[in-house]
Amino acid sequence: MKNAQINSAVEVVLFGALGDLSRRKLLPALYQLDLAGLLHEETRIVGVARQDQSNSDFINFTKENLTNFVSEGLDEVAYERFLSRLVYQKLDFKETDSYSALAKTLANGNDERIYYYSTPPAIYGDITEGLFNAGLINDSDRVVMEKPIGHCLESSKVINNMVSSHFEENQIYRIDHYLGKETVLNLLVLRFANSLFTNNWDRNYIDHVQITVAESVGIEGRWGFYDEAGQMRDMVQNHLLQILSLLAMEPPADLSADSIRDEKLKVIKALVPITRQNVKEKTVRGQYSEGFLGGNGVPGYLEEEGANKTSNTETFVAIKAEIDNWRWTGVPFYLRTGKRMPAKHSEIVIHFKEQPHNIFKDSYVDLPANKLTIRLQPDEGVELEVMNKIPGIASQMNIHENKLDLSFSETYENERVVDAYERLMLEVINGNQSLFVRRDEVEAAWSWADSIIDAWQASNEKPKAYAAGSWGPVSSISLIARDDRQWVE
Ligand SMILES: NC(=O)C1=CN([C@@H]2O[C@H](COP(=O)(O)OP(=O)(O)OC[C@H]3O[C@@H](n4cnc5c(N)ncnc54)[C@H](OP(=O)(O)O)[C@@H]3O)[C@@H](O)[C@H]2O)C=CC1
Ligand SMILES: O=C1O[C@H](COP(=O)(O)O)[C@@H](O)[C@H](O)[C@H]1O
Repeated sequence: MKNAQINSAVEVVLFGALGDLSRRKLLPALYQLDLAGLLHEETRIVGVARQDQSNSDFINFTKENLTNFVSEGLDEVAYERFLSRLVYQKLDFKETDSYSALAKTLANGNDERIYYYSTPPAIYGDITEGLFNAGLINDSDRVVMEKPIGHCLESSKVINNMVSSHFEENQIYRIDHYLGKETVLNLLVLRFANSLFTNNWDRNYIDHVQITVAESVGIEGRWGFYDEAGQMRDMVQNHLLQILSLLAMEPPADLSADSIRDEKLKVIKALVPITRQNVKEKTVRGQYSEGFLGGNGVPGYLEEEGANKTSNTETFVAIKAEIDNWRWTGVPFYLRTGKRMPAKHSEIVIHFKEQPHNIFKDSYVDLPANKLTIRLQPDEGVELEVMNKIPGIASQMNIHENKLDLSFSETYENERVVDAYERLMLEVINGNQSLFVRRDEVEAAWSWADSIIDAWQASNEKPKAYAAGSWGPVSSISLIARDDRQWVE
């Protein structure tokens, strides 16, 4: 971030400015860019939502949320500068003929606009129509769409068609904030800047891969959204498949948006479909019941605020995914993600194959295979488990398992870990689509996810219960144990 240019002046138009994502992530991310000197002095932030309020109400709302969500504390000069950029516009997004008030507000600002849709995806089409009707879409404008785009392949096509009827693909930024995380980006560096890994990254050297994205939070008051979606649509269809595709893709020709996206797409397309016939063997869905986290009792999913007591929505998913191509045939990728797990803890573990022969049997009967752990969050870092000789005079070779540990906080102690939304917002301002998801990727991911959801629905089975604060249903242990393997805890 240090060497980035100061960008041209833009209008950042936040639809859904008073919502959860905006207050927790988007406004703080924009403040951080301002603090880093990365917003042009004339850039404005126009918050749009349906509540009737004034500019100063929006400024007060922003003040409160920056205070709560900028953990390092606020810099007085940057804070004042940031607040002075804020403008509020009331609008019901569904009234597609009433965008003239917004047009008036934007007429006083910058010509280049970034429209950020931080609303339920079902209204992305209405917003696009409203902007078009008011003559608010120009070639230099960009649109950012939050995930999940749609509820299934068909609904994602409808949304994408509506947005694409007025924006070209090179103006559309489909955000998946995991692609902006420092450690997810580091996958590219780890894989393609280190011959040690580049040359050992396939079925000949790797036994299996585990990807865990665990959250200790529940649904945080988002019942309405979450119960419709579930963990499959909320996390697997997007974040986990994006991580998987970066991990498994062929080397892209360069770092350009389409080189990377072409390779990711091939991986998603090569995922072996999970069907009604094998869904039980290859997936587990769970739902948390009451339990304990950090010593405190927490309610079960069906007791959450606003809950429908009979919901069968899953809050946990485990999948044995397989990629049918030359590089990965025979290498399972075990995915696991859930709410109300013991800790926020996301990591990728690459299990290399065992040595074919052990010459150290006298001191170590079963030589463990090397393991590369990429800690995504928190405590970001990379760790390689290797065997090492214990120093000593004894004639017998004493060896043990040890770790090469590259912890980000220790190695880069003076560098701040930039939040994903800061990076992605800057990329949108800079017009770089590399870290955004192309339409064909979204659709390929839906195809794969839909077939699992369809198989779950056909089986009519309830999700398996797991106590809040545990690692998920017992059957998720069996899923991997059937292959004689176990989850890394
Ligand atoms: N929250 C999160 O952590 C994450 C969210 N996302 C995605 O971001 C998007 C926004 O999520 P989130 O912020 O949680 O949702 P919220 O429901 O908290 O916010 C949505 C905002 O849109 C407004 N809105 C909805 N419909 C209309 C309308 N017809 N006219 C005017 N305003 C309207 C809401 O206003 P009102 O309050 O009046 O209803 C609210 O301000 C979603 O697509 C979600 O999937 C993605 C990753 C993480
Ligand atoms: O997209 C989403 O992500 C968050 C988890 O994001 P993280 O950056 O905190 O790992 C998740 O809680 C939310 O349900 C989902 O919509």
